[in-house]
Formats: sequence, structure tokens, C-alpha cells
Amino acid sequence: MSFAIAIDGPAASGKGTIARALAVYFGFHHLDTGLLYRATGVRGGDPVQAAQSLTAEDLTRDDLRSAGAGQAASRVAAIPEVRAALFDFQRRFAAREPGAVLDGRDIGTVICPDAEVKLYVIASDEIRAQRRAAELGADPAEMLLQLQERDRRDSERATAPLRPADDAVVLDTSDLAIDQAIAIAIEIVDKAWNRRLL
Ligand SMILES: Nc1ncnc2c1ncn2[C@@H]1O[C@H](COP(=O)(O)OP(=O)(O)OP(=O)(O)O)[C@@H](O)[C@H]1O
Ligand SMILES: Nc1ccn([C@@H]2O[C@H](COP(=O)(O)O)[C@@H](O)[C@H]2O)c(=O)n1
Repeated sequence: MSFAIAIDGPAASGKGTIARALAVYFGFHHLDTGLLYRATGVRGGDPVQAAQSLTAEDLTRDDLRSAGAGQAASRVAAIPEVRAALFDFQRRFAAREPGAVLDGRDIGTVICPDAEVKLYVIASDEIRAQRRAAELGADPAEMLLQLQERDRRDSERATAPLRPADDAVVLDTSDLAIDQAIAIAIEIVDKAWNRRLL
């Protein structure tokens, strides 16, 4: 029986960092679902066609992590047909054995509503902007505006908006070092894993 871990939250809150660490610790597969939307956004042309025909190569483009790709992703992510085109792939990934960690915006609410663990990772706007600016070598003030614009678009869209699932555990990483945030996440997953073995 597979074990799904859903991790959602706003941009640069630390979802990916925690998701990757959990996947390594538990020996699970990991999918950064934001990459699907970034690859769709930077393809150009009709976004629905782009989402329907994404290839593994699209997901390895070296411009996917840029701020521009993030903005393009959040625009195409508001199109219901784009989300529908990416749904089956994510759902199948979540069922992989022995387990899968997916991070994104709608994993706990839409893709894996029955996930064994749901985390909703947050951090203050300013801290997220500082962290992302350091990562990309960008201006923190400009990054703050971009993150806020993206979060607003992601939260206000009609289809699969960014929000915590009712049964998600909220993890605020604002005052946590990376190792501390990962340790808390591991403890939460460990408890759920042990409960399932009982
Ligand atoms: N607890 C933390 N303390 C300090 N820096 C952190 C912490 N967690 C993550 N970071 C750093 O913040 C940046 C954003 O983290 P990460 O990429 O994990 O966020 P994300 O939520 O996955 O972002 P996105 O939504 O864009 O995919 C990275 O540079 C990461 O190393
Ligand atoms: N499950 C998801 C994942 C991502 N998105 C959209 O993609 C944008 C980029 O995501 P990152 O995690 O790489 O920052 C994000 O702003 C969302 O618009 C999504 O809708 N659903």
C-alpha cells in the first residue's frame, strides 16, 4: 500500500526543501509539481496544448527556476484545462510505491485529498522574499512584490486555489532553520507512518 505526503503553501515558504528531505529520509519518490506549471508557462503558444504534451525534456530546462518562469506558471495555472491536463500524471505519481511526496498548491485539497500526511508550509512574506532573493541573487524588495502578486493570483483563482486542506498541519518556518523545519516534518510523518502500522 502506498503512502502519500502532500505539501502545499505559498511561494518560497520552504515546501520543496522539506519535500526533498522527507523523500530522502523515507525512501519515497518526490514530485515538485510547480515544475509542471513552470514548464507549461515557459513553452509559449497555447498553454493547454503545452500542458497536454509536456515531455521529460521540458522539465529539465535550465530556465525553470527563474522568477519569470514562476510568474508565467501562475498565469497558466489559473486555466482549468491546464490543471485538468496535468491531473492524471500527478495522481498516478502519488500512488507510487513505497510512497510519494508531492509539493505544490493543491496537493492536499485536489490531487491527494486522502494523503496520509498533509503539511501546509508558511513563512512571513518578508522572510520568503529574503530567502528567494538570496537564492536567485535578486533584490528582496522586488522579490517581495513578485511573491505577493503570485500568491494573490494563486489564492484568488476559481479552480484549485491555494489554501490549506482542513486536515493539514500548518508548519511556520519563519523562525526555523532548515534542519529544524525538516526535523519537525519528519516527526509528523513518522507518527502517521507508525499509526498506520498499528
Ligand atoms: N527554514 C528555512 N530557513 C532558511 N532558508 C530556507 C528555509 N527553508 C527553505 N529555505 C530556503 O528558501 C528558499 C525557498 O525554499 P524552497 O525552494 O524550499 O521553497 P518552496 O516553497 O518550494 O518554493 P516554490 O513555491 O517557489 O517552489 C530556498 O533557497 C531554500 O534553501
Ligand atoms: N500544485 C501546483 C503547483 C504549482 N502551481 C502554480 O505554479 C507556480 C509555480 O510553482 P512553484 O511551486 O514552482 O513556485 C505557482 O505560483 C502556482 O501558480 C499550482 O497552481 N499548483
